[in-house]
Amino acid sequence: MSKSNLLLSVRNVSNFYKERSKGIFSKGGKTRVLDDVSFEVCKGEVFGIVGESGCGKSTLSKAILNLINFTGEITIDGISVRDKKKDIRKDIQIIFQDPKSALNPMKRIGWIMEEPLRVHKIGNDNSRKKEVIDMLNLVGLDESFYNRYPHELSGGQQQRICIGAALMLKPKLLIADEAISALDVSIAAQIINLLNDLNKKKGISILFISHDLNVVTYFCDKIAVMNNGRIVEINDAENIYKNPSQPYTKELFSLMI
Ligand SMILES: Nc1ncnc2c1ncn2[C@@H]1O[C@H](COP(=O)(O)OP(=O)(O)OP(=O)(O)O)[C@@H](O)[C@H]1O
Repeated sequence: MSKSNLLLSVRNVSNFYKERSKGIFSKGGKTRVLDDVSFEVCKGEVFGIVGESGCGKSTLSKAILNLINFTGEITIDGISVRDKKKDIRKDIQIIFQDPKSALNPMKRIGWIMEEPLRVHKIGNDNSRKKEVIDMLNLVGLDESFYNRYPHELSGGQQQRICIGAALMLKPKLLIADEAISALDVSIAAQIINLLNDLNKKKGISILFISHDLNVVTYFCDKIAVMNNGRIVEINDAENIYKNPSQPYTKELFSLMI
């Protein structure tokens, strides 16, 4: 991969958490959650991370957002995520499994989506409103949603709002952490189509984290398979589907049928 095409680089990343001590005379040990994880995501790519519950997927996304301590190095567009001088927090945005709990129930949708712009002092009241309405259209909702409250929306509409709010600051990378797991199958398919459109038409790079190998092989260009905090296999979606090289990947595929 040429340097100019490289967006996210994760190199030799490990993370530990301290076990609770079992008594006043015993020290708690350390448990490894991420074990020497390395991979790269290109600009414009949809990169999937797949693995069973507890394998370390969410811990990995927290490390990329620099929310936890880790060893190794993570860069976005060549800049370390630990670099406090560069305003890189807005370059990586995340959407989660449960859109409802991500939206402030006391605020209207317009207020919620304008918030990132206000925090970063971008534009004025009028320009912010216009940007939000454009974003509502981009995520497949109309202007009428601007004045609604989150509880007045369906789960799928709430997830569209979360995606729109995450994109307000034009991030370089969108992390979707189990973003469709809580949705009905048909609504989940609509959200995948929306993410696919955003990637194909707007070039938004996506790190798609899921336990569902079926969805990941359908949607992603490249896939990393995780097991027990390690990446056991990385390949193009098509190759991994047709010819998984690791026993663990084969096992995951066999569970899909
Ligand atoms: N600070 C912590 N204290 C105790 N256990 C932790 C801590 N951080 C992570 N773990 C453990 O590390 C493992 C990985 O957690 P993580 O949330 O990254 O998994 P995951 O693959 O995202 O799972 P899921 O899909 O169920 O969310 C789990 O077994 C979790 O209980």
